[in-house]
Amino acid sequence: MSVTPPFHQVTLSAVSAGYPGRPVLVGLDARIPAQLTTAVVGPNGSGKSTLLGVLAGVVPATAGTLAHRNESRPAFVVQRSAISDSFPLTVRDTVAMGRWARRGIWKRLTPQDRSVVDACLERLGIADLAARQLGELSGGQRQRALVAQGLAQESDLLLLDEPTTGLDATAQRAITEVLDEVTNNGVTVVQATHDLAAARRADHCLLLHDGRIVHEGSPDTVLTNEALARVWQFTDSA
Ligand SMILES: Nc1ncnc2c1ncn2[C@@H]1O[C@H](COP(=O)(O)OP(=O)(O)OP(=O)(O)O)[C@@H](O)[C@H]1O
Repeated sequence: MSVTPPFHQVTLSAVSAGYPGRPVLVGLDARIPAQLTTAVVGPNGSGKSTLLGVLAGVVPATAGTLAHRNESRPAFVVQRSAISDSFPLTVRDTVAMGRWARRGIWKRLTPQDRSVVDACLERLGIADLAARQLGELSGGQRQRALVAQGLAQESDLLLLDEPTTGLDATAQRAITEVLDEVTNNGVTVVQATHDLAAARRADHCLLLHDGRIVHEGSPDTVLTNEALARVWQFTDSA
């Protein structure tokens, strides 16, 4: 039986985090509603990627607590610019890496793993690119491969760092449709984005400024002209 939202996939209480010698997030209180889409919005350097890293467990919190709804490992789709062109990986290898967390790097993939990989390639419309090197793909094709890798993890928490930034309308629509579909299937989606149209389509929104959450709630209440002007103006004058 499904539980009626809102219930929370992750609750952050007074969370601080950053990098050696560089504190970024300061005393964050936030709730990520389960089985819905959350957009994380804010200017360059406001801490969006760091927050995703904290939710993914790859950036440790230096203070405060994170309560996850369950023990399952989040799937984290990093910015495609974070992937080196010289990585000698095919598209299929890239997506198959999404199964490693379950199998371990040294174990052979099972037929079930291979069928999940095939299904994810199909779902992102890149089955015909499976044998191509990741480094020789266009930005949009590469982004689809990374999203397919995230889906292949079959996690109930999918974190994506700017999944549609810089893509053409067709690629943006393809990724948006897949994200809508996974949310409808009960997955919690959190995406950092500079795309205000994408943020306005989300169910929930966090507006970050200088490592702090300045507004949290529905996109209508968070992404007001006044709040956006205030946050971006502060940045320009910083
Ligand atoms: N690996 C790192 N080591 C040290 N500092 C880092 C590291 N990654 C990010 N930072 C710093 O942390 C701050 C927040 O960066 P973060 O990438 O979280 O912001 P962002 O909101 O995602 O920015 P953008 O919109 O440009 O992607 C910045 O000052 C950045 O320089």
